[in-house]
Amino acid sequence: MEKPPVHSAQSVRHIEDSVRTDFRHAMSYGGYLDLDHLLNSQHPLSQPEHHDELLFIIQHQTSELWLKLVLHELLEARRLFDQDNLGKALKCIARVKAIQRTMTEQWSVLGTLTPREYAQFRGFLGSSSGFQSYQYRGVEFLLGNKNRGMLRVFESDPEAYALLSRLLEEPTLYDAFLAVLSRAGYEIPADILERDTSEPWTFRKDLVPVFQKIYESDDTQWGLYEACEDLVDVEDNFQAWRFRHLRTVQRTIGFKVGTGGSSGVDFLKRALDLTFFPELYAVRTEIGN
Ligand code: HEM
Ligand SMILES: N[C@@H](CC(=O)c1ccccc1NC=O)C(=O)O
Repeated sequence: MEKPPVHSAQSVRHIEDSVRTDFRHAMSYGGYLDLDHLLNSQHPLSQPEHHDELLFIIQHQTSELWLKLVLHELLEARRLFDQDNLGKALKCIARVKAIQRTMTEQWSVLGTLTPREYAQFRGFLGSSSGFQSYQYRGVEFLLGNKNRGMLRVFESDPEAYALLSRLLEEPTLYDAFLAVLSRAGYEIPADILERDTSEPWTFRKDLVPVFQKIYESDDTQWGLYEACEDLVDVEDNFQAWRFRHLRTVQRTIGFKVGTGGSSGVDFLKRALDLTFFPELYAVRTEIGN
């Protein structure tokens, strides 16, 4: 076949002769990514099908895919903390932070759904709700917002129940980090290191001086300081997502009760009072004193 001149101005790209086109016996893009499954997993329920339900489904499915990766990275970060491999753990956390930013920005896509459009297919969602996202709850557990009561929601889903029960019992990322500090010679009280990790974290005043030491020697303890700041970033990012969710919900359904049975906006507002690493915020009050 004749090749086009190198400096052609035409807007069709010549397909090189070497490009592979026969995938009967070779791995293809769609095969590797299992696109048959992925792209056939959107099942709008509205009758007649509402144009905007696909947006709603894809927004949730992409969020769940990102949450899968967040869990994967946070579990690896916790394992690396257990091995005192701070540098590699922070690399995982950097990835988590980037995903969180993407998830938060993604609200702008759903923001194009008008209240009227949503109302037109909301009834078809039945009692399903993001409240039942086990991966979201898993991330909350791993970061320290343990809540045994949440398990009940997953009683009819054995796999989700098993994952969440495990994450409820296991140490959080913060537990693992405090153990790193302890091994590095910082005075972490023994009852913290031996705490019942299925319980939610509660503020420990006696940890603040430990963090103050790290924050006031950020020139010599850069690695630990950076790790602390990364955890603060993760909490900030998480709260930013919660806030954008709340505001999207408010502008879409106002003060209607939620399909999951909660009061809606009011219930979501109370999640903004939750914190993962309270001592890392409290230490700020002490800086310079
Ligand atoms: C128009 C869009 C949305 C509306 C109106 C909405 C509404 C709500 C409401 C009212 C709740 C409270 C629980 C209930 O009673 O249902 C809730 C919880 C939740 N939603 Fe959404 N949501 C929307 C989009 C999303 C998206 C895209 C996600 C992404 C995965 C999501 C994830 C969650 C999660 C994780 C919770 C539990 C939050 C918590 O426990 O604090 N939502 N949502
Ligand atoms: N809770 C929402 C419904 C909702 O947003 C939703 C429904 C099914 C699957 C995921 C959802 N997303 C977040 O809650 C509502 O009350 O309108």
